[in-house]
Amino acid sequence: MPASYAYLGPEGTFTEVALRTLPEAATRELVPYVSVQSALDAVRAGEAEAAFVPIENSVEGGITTTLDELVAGEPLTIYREVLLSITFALLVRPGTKLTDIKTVSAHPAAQPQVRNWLRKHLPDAVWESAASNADAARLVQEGRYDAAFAGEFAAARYGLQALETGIHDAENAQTRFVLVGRPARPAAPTGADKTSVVLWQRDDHPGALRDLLGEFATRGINLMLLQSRPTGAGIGNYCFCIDAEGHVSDRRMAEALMGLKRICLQVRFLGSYPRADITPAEARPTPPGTSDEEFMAAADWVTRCEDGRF
Ligand SMILES: O=C(O)C(=O)Cc1ccccc1
Repeated sequence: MPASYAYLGPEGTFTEVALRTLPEAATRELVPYVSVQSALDAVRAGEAEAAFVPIENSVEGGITTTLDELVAGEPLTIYREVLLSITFALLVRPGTKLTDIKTVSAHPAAQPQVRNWLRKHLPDAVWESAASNADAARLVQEGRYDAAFAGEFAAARYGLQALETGIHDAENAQTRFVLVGRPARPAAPTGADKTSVVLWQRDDHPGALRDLLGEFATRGINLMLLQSRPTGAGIGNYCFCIDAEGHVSDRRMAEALMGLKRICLQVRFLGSYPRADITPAEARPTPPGTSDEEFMAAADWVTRCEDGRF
């Protein structure tokens, strides 16, 4: 198994900064790829042990390229997640003034995070999407665009200057990144875990989504992300990406997944992994009636009923 992690590059992305916070990254070769797709394909092809990519931000929600890759194609599993607070710097070639800027570039997920700043300071600048924020910085260095929104740390790497720093429309904007690998046994539960799944409903009927969500609700499972993605089969056809609190080895989660498996057309398990937002000590208490012990005692009781020992 190659000891390398692929990540959304080039060097100097927020993705790289987030990846370096994982202790296991210190023992791996970190290899930049030009896109989320190519980083994930490197894992599928066996070129990399895992890939590290952005998946969600607190301003705009899911990063659709990543979600769509996990929804379709050869199955992959989320091993870990990292949260990173994001503020942008406006990077320019040395000497550029604000009034010189006609084109600005960044990853599409950056745009909703700097929209108001742009409207106020550069209302006439043309937005050009780049494969990542660091790629935008590289394109500014090459002279293709006048300015890039990227991490301030990317300036030195690309010979640029930060004309402005601390740019963010929303306070405390965070981006969530995931380490994704080939399907493998999930890490043991920590007491503060998350389970990600994709659900395809069997048929269209009133309350279809409520039926899916009910499998979690009746077992006391809190949801952390619900994002619909088009299946590609026409207007109105969606699958649902869901993050739920808990681990597949928790009885209530296992039972919820069994319920979904029975009523859905398809369920794709994307992994159970430790939550980055809280520690196990901060995890919400298990709602009454949904602990492993209570599920097991109930199963025991049914067995005794079947045996006539109630
Ligand atoms: O990692 C990067 O630099 C990216 O381009 C992805 C991204 C986009 C917006 C905010 C954080 C990360």
